[in-house]
This record gives sequence, C-alpha cells and structure tokens, in this order.
Amino acid sequence: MSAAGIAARAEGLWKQYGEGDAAVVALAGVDVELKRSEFTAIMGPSGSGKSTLMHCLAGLDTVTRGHAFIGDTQVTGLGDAGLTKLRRERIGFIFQQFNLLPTLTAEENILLPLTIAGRKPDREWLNTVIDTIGLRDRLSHRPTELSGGQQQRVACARALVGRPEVIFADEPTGNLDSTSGAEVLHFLRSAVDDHAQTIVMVTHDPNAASYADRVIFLKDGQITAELAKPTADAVLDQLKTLDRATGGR
Ligand SMILES: Nc1ncnc2c1ncn2[C@@H]1O[C@H](COP(=O)(O)OP(=O)(O)OP(=O)(O)O)[C@@H](O)[C@H]1O
Repeated sequence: MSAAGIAARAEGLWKQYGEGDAAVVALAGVDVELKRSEFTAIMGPSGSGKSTLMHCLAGLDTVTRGHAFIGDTQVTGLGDAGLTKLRRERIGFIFQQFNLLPTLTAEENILLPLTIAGRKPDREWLNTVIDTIGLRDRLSHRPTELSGGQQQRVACARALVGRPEVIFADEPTGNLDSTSGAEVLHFLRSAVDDHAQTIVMVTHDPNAASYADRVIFLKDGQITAELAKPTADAVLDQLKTLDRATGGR
C-alpha cells in the first residue's frame, strides 16, 4: 500500500525502559501499518506493550530504536515543538478516565483543542459531531452533571472536532457500563464509516474489539497475530491461544 493510505506506521520499533537489571523491553521490534479510515483494535495480555505502542506512535513517548510515523511524518525525528504541533493538529486522544476539564461546559470541552490551537471551529462539522454524540441538550452542562457515558461521548467529540488524521483511544470503554460502552463504540464506528476517520483503540474487551475492522495482538512486545473483521468469539479464542503460549501469565 502507498504511504498515502497509511495513517500511522511503526518500523522496527523497540522500547526499553530502564537499564541493566531493571531493564524492561516493552516493544521488541514492532512493524505495523495502520490504514486510513480504518478502526484498529490493539489487544494482548497485561504488560504486552499495548499502551507503549500507542504512546510511541502518538509521540507521547520516546523510542529506543526504530521509527514511528504519522502519515509521512517521522514522529521519532521530531523535537519538542514539532511533537506538540503534531499532537495538537493531527492527532486526537480519548482516555479511559475521560480527562474533561471540570470547570468547562461540555461544549467548551469539545472545543478546547481548537481553542488551544487558536483555530476556529468548522461550524457544520461541529454540528455533525454534536448531533452524532446526541448531547445537544447537554452542551451547557459541566462534566459532574453528566453520566460517565455522556462524559466519554463529550471526550469523543473533543477528539473528533479538529478532524485529526488519527484518533488514539486508550481503553475508552474501560470505565463504562455495557450500555454506555456500546454507545461510545457505535459512535466511534460511525466516525469511521460515515466520516472516514481513523481510529486506533487499545482494549481488553473482546466485544469492544469486535467493533474494529482489524485486531492486532501483542505478546511480550511483539505482534503475534491479527484478525480482520473480528467477531467477539474469534477475538476470545485468539486471546486464549496467546494466554496458553505465555503459560497463562
Ligand atoms: N514508565 C515505565 N517505566 C518502566 N517500565 C514501564 C513503564 N511503562 C511501561 N513499562 C513496562 O513496559 C511493559 C509494557 O507496558 P504497557 O503499559 O505498554 O503494557 P500494556 O499491554 O498496555 O498493559 P496493560 O494492559 O496492563 O495496560 C510492562 O512490563 C510495563 O511494566
């Protein structure tokens, strides 16, 4: 595939934390291409390197060896100013803990990335995003006045509002009940299907992963398997296979 069709890419990515006896190899030579307008889930046992991979791709962490790219931009070659610009202008983030600012209304939280970047919102797109998350009547509410699911939908809208090239979501449904989790996953799915967004999501939940187009499985810092058009059952089977291969770690 040409680079134009690739939203994010890792090439021979190694990440070691610490030195000597305390050294932990979190990524051990990861090569992966994440296609544009696709929804990719990253799964694997605890400590397998999922968050590290996402953080290295998004320029939130440095790498020990190898390269990470967003589009044609080599993330691993950027300085602090370049990284800040990249994260601000080209990447959206969704976190397990929502990370909304408590003093701002839902609408102000959604607009925050644009406010920080000094960009004006595209009103038509903003309206589309607000309608899709279904919270038009809650825009003036503060996070404490919203349920967890509503807060996460606000966080999704915040990630989408600048039309980033990639949205990285770290356990976005980890703090939600199954109904609210399903709403958020439907929203992410429709962002890909209806608006050609690119989403990369770390999850432990086979059902959440089944919303993705593709699941990548990590074990001991390496990609060991992948599934296209996953069902929850197929994901569960693959996880069991991985678990057996690691001796049930
Ligand atoms: N800042 C750090 N310093 C030292 N070791 C770290 C650091 N961050 C992560 N690690 C180690 O790197 C390995 C991979 O961690 P990572 O958080 O990427 O795994 P994960 O698959 O996301 O795990 P989980 O599912 O539990 O969140 C683990 O062994 C972890 O202990």
